Amino acid sequence: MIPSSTVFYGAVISPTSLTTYLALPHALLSVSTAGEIEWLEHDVPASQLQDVLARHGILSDVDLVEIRKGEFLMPGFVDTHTHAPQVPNIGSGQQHELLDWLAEVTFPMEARFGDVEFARGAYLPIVKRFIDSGTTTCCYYGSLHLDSTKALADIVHASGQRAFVGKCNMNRNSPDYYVEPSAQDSMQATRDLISHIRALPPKHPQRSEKPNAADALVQPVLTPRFAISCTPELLTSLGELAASDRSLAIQTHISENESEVVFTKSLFPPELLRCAPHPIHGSVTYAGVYEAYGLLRENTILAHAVHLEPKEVEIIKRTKAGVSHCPTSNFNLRSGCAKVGMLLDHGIKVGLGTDVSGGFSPSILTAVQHASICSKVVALESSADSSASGTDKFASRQLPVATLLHLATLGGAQVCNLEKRIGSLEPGKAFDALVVSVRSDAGNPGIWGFDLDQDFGLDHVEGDRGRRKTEKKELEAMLERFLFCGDDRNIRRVYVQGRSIGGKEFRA
Ligand SMILES: O=c1[nH]c(=O)c2nc[nH]c2[nH]1
Ligand SMILES: [Zn+2]
Repeated sequence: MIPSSTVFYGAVISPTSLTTYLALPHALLSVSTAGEIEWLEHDVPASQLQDVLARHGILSDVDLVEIRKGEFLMPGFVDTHTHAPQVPNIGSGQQHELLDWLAEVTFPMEARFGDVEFARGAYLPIVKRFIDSGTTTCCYYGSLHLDSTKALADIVHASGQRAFVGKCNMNRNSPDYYVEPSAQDSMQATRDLISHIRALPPKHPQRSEKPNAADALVQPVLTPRFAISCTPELLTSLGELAASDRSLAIQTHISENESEVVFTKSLFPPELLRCAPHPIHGSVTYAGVYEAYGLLRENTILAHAVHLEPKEVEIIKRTKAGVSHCPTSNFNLRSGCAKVGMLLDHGIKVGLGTDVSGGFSPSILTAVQHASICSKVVALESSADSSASGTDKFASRQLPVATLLHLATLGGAQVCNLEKRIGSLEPGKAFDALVVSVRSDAGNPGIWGFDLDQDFGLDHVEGDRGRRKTEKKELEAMLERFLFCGDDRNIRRVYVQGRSIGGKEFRA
């Protein structure tokens, strides 16, 4: 735990909207012992440091952490969708599309997590790997096994990461060796996991005497694997459980692959959905299936959303569910390019997901890079489409750096319904942050090391104004380089709720 108020002095980057972010070369940021951001001063010259500290009542006893030149603080990454028991499969089976890949590659590996000792041994380095990649909040799918998923939750809790942990609900269309025997068994195990996770002790001083569910670092999440793997009876029970507790988050997959969409519609025909708990009349959509069972709301995370119909976009918008954009996986399993810009134009919350091992990297940095490329593919396709209107803000354009930063941090926080707690470095939020270094001593050759004055053509701008402008440009360039060429070597420290939990310099 950090001692009484820790104050960070140096460069800070923090998203403020989908198109803007703060780039502050000389910021001063204070973090309380409870791990909350107390205040943020935007521009403090070194000569005024002591005066500003004194104004905040800090006269001597302060732990001042200097963020050196070539480094910056930024909010931690939010991975809104990944599969912990698929990490051992990273990089295998890329020849398949979704449904074959599940059967041939994924279910056999997940089934091995039925052995709790195997799961414990595997999950420890897996969780560490996500943390060292800069992920401060992670939405984990476990396997279908109760005890192994409890072990995952315990390991995440012990590591200090903020997370949602769920066990898969799957009682049909799965192999005999990897399927739950009944809807009742699936629900019993789900309730057991929720109780287990909610009984985990708090890891830090509580903000109030009456902490709410969102204050817990590790939260349970209902995890119907996807509609195909759940019977109507199981979806009905999950919807009832969700209705009885609105704080329970929900995560699932939607419209990832064309064959998956066709299969889903065949399993949920109109006559079935007319009798569902929330009856749907008219034509069936994938999103309509989840809505019919009461599974779409402000804390629902929908992974992929590649092949959405216009009607589904309206359903997602109306229900305030969020979308986890998983571009690495969408490319790798040949699923397609999600129309992220179009979703943003509709005001839908979007974050990023690594979706390991459909995605072959546990790092949100890779997802950022592929989100950029995906948006360029969509932009290329829409410029070839003469019917495109061109009046949109995002839909037919490549995503700028500010938007990519937003998706990786604040957008992810919105998707998790945690935007009041995390996602940006603002007073009142938890200090979930990264110390990023693009210095040459970070050991990632080529990420930095050019002459800034020449590169930005600002050497002619004189005086204080010129210096400030240069420093801001330099910081913005550092961010872009980190997002596109950075990796774990550039992540010196990872903080969650003010506690250092990982990064290159971390020693347990
Ligand atoms: O990318 C995916 N990974 C999975 O494990 C999965 N299960 C259902 N649908 C899925 N999509
Ligand atoms: Zn997935």
